[in-house]
Parts: sequence; C-alpha cells; structure tokens
Amino acid sequence: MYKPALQFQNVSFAYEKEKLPILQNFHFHINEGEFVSIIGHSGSGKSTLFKLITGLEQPADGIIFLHNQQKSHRLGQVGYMPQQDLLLPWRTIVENAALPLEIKGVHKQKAHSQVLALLDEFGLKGVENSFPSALSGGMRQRVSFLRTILSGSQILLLDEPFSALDAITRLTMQEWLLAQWQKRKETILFITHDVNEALFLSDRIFIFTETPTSKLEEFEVPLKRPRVLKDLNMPAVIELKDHLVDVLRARVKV
Ligand SMILES: Nc1ncnc2c1ncn2[C@@H]1O[C@H](COP(=O)(O)OP(=O)(O)OP(=O)(O)O)[C@@H](O)[C@H]1O
Repeated sequence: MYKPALQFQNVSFAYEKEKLPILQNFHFHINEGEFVSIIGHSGSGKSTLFKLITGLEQPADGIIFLHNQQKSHRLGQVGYMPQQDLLLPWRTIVENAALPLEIKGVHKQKAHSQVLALLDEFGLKGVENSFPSALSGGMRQRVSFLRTILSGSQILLLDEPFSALDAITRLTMQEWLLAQWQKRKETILFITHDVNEALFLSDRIFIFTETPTSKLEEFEVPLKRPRVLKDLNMPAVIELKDHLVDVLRARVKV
C-alpha cells in the first residue's frame, strides 16, 4: 500500500498578482520512498515548486500536505540540496556536514562523531579536517548530500545537484546516489535538465509542459531495480527517451 509523502491539492501560485500564475489549481503527489525527477525548460517553474515545498514561498490557494498532514510551516521539514554545494569555505568538511545537527542543538562533539561515522560510506574518509577548496567537485557534492541527509528529513529535494560536474564524475555520482537511496529509502525529488539522468535514476518522470500548470505530464520509467547505466540502451527506454525529448522540444522557443 502506497503512502503519500507529498501532495499538492488545488494549489495556485504567482510571484506577483498581476502576472501570469506559475501554478493554477495544481495537483501533484508522490509516494514515500519514490525517486521522481522533474524536467522542464528553463523558467517553467521547477525551482518554484521546490520553494513551495520547502515553504520559502506560500501558495495563494490550495493545500500542501507532507506525510498526509497539512503543513503551512514547512521550513526545515524537507531536506534541500542546491545546485551549488554552498559549503562554508572557513569550515572543515566535518564542520560543514555537522551544521544541520548543530542547528538542531546537538552538542558539537556528538554531531562530529555522527558525521565521522558516515564519512567512509560517503567516500570522504581522510578529508574530514580539510577545507572545501581542497576537494573535487564530486567530493563537495557528497559532503553537500551528507549534510542534506543529516537534516533528518525523509523528503529530499535535489536541485540539479550534478550539473556542474564533468561527464564521468556525473555518471559515478548518479550510481552512488542510487546506491545511497536504495539503502536509506528516503523520498527523493530531483530536478534535472538531463533526460538520461532522469531515466537512470527515477521511478517516475514529471514534465512541465504548460504555463500556468495544473498537472505535470507523467511518465513511468520501464526499468527494474537495481539498475546499471547500460540499461539505458534497452529499446523501451530509448523509445521513452525519444518521446521525452519530443515533448520537451515542443515547448522550447528558439
Ligand atoms: N522571485 C521571483 N520573483 C518573480 N518572478 C520569479 C521569481 N523567481 C522566479 N520567477 C519567475 O518564475 C518563472 C519560473 O521560475 P523557476 O525558477 O521556477 O523556473 P525553473 O524551471 O526552475 O528554471 P531553471 O531551469 O532556469 O532553473 C520564471 O518565469 C521566473 O522568471
């Protein structure tokens, strides 16, 4: 039996009253433990959706439920990982990762030992006392993901987390993220512009196809788990990829 992790019911939202709304009577729901990706052209409203989920913005109308509960104050209840790692350059890796625990009032020493216990799993053993500038892009994103996990939230919003990485590091990070998700079972919402990335990672893919949006177009990924990158060569996946690209191209004005 599926349990909803996040639901939007009849949500409307515009940045300014006189402007075209981004969402109008918008419905959306994802289940606990799902991995879903959201794709859409630039400016379609992906980050706005995340701002509404985190509570940085509030809907003009409608209700947002987290784990079946109506929540108007959602700040701090979902984990958010931005495109840029936003690690504090003057804090060491352990100090950066421990930040959400310290904010919650966990004693510094206890917070640090909680981080240290996870460093190996996150491929960060040996760099705990380094500063972010000494780490590769992939390592910095793993610190950022560790910090997001330590927020303790069961719903994680990842906003194009791998877009700044080189192609090979990006593929390695995708495999690593899937392994982490399969172990931890959080619910993940992942924004990407990369159709292959969405197909490899997700149970379902949602596309913003209109503005204002009332419903995202939804596609189920025809792949079982565990997955390997070569699964993307399967005919059903290639067919879906072609279709997704057509849907996205139909929305792009050049
Ligand atoms: N703070 C704001 N005030 C006014 N308008 C905004 C604000 N933030 C975003 N917008 C507008 O809302 C629309 C949706 O923006 P949003 O950032 O959600 O798009 P996106 O799909 O995340 O784009 P990208 O892929 O480029 O990050 C755009 O037209 C954008 O210009």
